Amino acid sequence: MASAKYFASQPAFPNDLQPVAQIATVSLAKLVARDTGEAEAVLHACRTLGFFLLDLTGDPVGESLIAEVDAVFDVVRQTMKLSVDEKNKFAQDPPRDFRGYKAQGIMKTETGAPDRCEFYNVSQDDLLGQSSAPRTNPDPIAAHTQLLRSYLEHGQFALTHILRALATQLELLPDTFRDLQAPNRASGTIMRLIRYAPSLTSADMRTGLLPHTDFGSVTLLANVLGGLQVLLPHSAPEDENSWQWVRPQPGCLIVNMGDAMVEWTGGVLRSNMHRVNYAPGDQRYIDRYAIAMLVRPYKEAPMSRLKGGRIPTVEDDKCEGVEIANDNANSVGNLTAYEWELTKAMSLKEGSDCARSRGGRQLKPKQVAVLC
Ligand SMILES: O=C(O)CCC(=O)C(=O)O
Ligand SMILES: [Fe+2]
Repeated sequence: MASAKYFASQPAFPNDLQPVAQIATVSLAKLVARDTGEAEAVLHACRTLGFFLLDLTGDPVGESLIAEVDAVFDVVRQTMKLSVDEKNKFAQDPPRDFRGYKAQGIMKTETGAPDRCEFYNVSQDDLLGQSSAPRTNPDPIAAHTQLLRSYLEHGQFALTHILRALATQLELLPDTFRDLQAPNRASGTIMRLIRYAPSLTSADMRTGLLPHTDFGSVTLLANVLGGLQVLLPHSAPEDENSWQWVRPQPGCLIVNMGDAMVEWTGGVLRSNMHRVNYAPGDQRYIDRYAIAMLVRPYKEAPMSRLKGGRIPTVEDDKCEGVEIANDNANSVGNLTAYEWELTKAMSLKEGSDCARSRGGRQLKPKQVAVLC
């Protein structure tokens, strides 16, 4: 997340806003030091809400990332200030190509109304120079390629430590999740630079980005203004009282699990529904910017459930009476990550694949065989 100085330059998140989500804070420095308690906290957060705050302070790479968040927010601002005609020259072309610009209003919200955000997707493969057909980007992005690459690499460093903590806690080989999303392999991983229109009148106070789960593996999100809301587990999205505001914190990223982590773990990890509402209090009168690093598996990665460790088996599903979509014999388990993402992305665009949070089931106890 951005620096404390950047936060101080923006209108404050209201202190009396309700309800605010209870979100665990995990320290990157402690994860790097392989602190077991911190690894347990990551697993707990990723099973219960599927969201946590990652405190970047006190770790040298984390500290660089904090400064880079401030700088990338400037790049987002410069990019979105370009004329509509200029931005549309770089329009994305889904499903052929998800890189590039999406204008405000193209996606639909839960009511069928047009969305209130514009964004620009920059691909990891392009930034790392490993695309066969790299995309041309508008000047503000092209001029800051080195900054964006560095941000991505530092984000991947943080992710490595999150993924290792999760794999170790689940008694899998430490690199299990890392290997499924190795940055040097072609993937749909993107940095999404987002601007939400201000809510100047009461007519503007509707959803900016529709309720959804992220269909990749993990998202690292930088916000300064509020507006992000998570759905309280075991609640219906139609119940407005179940949407809880996330309070961004200086020096912290917001991390959430995506659907791929649910598939691989047979429903142990949780991908929780979230949406972006208008920014609260006086924050609603200004542009809201966000940087979402949406990490996705490498293109040919299997979507089938992992075997071993504390990952429940199909027999466990039957024992527990749990219905899990991915039993490796059905359509999801047979897809590659890329095929799966294409289906998900198109239904998200139509506003039709945002039905529910997934995952968060009971964990097998550590190193104890479960008989039933
Ligand atoms: O803008 C935000 O705070 C959230 C963005 C988001 O959820 C996404 O891009 O998937
Ligand atoms: Fe999201």
